[in-house]
Amino acid sequence: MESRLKREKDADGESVVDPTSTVGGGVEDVYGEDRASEDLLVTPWTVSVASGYTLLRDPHHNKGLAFTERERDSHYLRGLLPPAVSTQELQVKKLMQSIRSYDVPLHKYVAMMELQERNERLFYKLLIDNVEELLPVVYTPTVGEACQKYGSIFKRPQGLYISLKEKGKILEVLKNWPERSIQVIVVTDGERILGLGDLGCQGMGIPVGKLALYSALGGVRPSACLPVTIDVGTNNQKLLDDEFYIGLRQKRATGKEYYDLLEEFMSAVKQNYGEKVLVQFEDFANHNAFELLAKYKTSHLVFNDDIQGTASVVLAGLVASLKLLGGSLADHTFLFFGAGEAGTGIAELIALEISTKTNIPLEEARKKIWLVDSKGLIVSSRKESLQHFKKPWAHDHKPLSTLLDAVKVIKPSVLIGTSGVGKTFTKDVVEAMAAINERPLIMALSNPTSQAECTAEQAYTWTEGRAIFSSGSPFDPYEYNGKSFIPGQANNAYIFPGLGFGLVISGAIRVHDEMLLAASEALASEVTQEHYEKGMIYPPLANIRKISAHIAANVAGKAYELGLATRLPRPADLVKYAESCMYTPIYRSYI
Ligand SMILES: O=C([O-])CC(=O)C(=O)O
Ligand SMILES: [Mg+2]
Repeated sequence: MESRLKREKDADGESVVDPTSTVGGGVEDVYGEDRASEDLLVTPWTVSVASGYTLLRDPHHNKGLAFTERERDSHYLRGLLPPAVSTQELQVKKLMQSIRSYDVPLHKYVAMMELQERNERLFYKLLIDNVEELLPVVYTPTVGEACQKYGSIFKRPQGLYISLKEKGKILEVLKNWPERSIQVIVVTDGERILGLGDLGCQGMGIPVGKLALYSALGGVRPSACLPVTIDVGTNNQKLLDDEFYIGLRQKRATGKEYYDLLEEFMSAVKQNYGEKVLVQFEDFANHNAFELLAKYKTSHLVFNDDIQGTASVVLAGLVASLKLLGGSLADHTFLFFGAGEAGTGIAELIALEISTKTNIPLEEARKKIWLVDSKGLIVSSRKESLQHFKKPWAHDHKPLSTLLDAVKVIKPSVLIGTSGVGKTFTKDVVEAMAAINERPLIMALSNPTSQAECTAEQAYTWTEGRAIFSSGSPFDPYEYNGKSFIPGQANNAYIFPGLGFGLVISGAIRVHDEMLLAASEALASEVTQEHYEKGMIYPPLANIRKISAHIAANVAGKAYELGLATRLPRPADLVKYAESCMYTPIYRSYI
């Protein structure tokens, strides 16, 4: 048996091998090349690969039928596999055929999750090579349904569960996770999963899905990703009454009890992984999301995807749309339906961009932006009863109680839905937009598809094909009057993988708003003339890895400029550097 294995590109970091697993052979060393980020470059590294039966059951190293004859000999695999030897490409072809044979999206999702647990590299190869087809399977909209049914579809838990039971022991719990070198954590408390509300502990599907995208779209090594769900209970009575519910069976803890647990988690994370680990807050309810971000953004490397990631992707679409609409951002009027994390986050980033580009004071720039919440247009006469994050948007105006009234009176050129409530861009509303604007820009951002404010078909037909339409969840191209319209997917999936990767490769220690602007700019610059001609304001997702490398480079560049990067010296060509650091799922040779 050979004990030294070939040096490889795209090394995958340490892997913990069960020392008792001696079935069919021993444990071997694999040597790898330079690893992605600075902290991983410090020491030469080795990975251990088990042999025989254990190797086939290790998802990080299993290759299934793609083990070569020589590998089968040297790794005690003879007889454990059928005789045929496959290539990774043939495996991809076979699995895509099998996934396409399922009619029910959730069955496709389960097939993908089972593949991830069986053969990680094949899972990522499939996802990367078929990103437009498989994103709706592992991500919105299907991941929403998967979370709703999480308890019954999972045989093996994924990610790390930290509940109130672990209070006082969170550091120990982190040490139970098999990987030690973590670069990105996505954490939720499950209280606002997409637009589906409180799904408690079953929200775990979201951090798992987001991190799969970190590796497939952004290039962060899978073993450096940690999905976390904080379980402080749920206020979803249906779940509490369900005998199979997998989470804590109690109402949500709030106030000090909640914030103490989050504080313990955040300090344990820093203590265990250092200050360069990125924590992405995901799908927290409004009442905690803003406060957690404000509390930790000055002491930890954190961002909130729903506030900041969504803002960055929408801003990119708006900047790109100016090529179709003309004028500058400051020439437009923006109306939001929904004044939570996404609505106010996007609004603030638009105002910041206008103010940065034109020297208009931020306060003035905000006046171009109006928000409607469940009580109607947010106006200054309502100021006292407003939550703090809505206050900057309370302009002087008479109260208007409906969205339709607001559209007719405010006359926006851009209408953005971030309410989490489906079907709220009614025919009247969309027609009112079309009456005011030659090319109304309509974004129906709420997820999953069931919560979209309107469909692509509605946006195009109700505006007689004049709308520029984007949505949070994907819609198919739509044919209207013999013309094909391609809706954009204004989803933070365009941004967070590249943003996070840029932070990781520069060794950034804080997230700054200017990095979000840099990410937006990079994304908007990927929209070409050819896309504009098709009415597109986002580039195709098929090119997302190249796009992510550009976003990462722009974000890293900003981190260096702001003195927030610790990976020194700064690489001369950041795009090349980002590309060279990206995880690729090509099989490694074990000979
Ligand atoms: O997960 C998505 O598709 C986008 C997102 O962050 C949300 O809707 O909360
Ligand atoms: Mg989210």
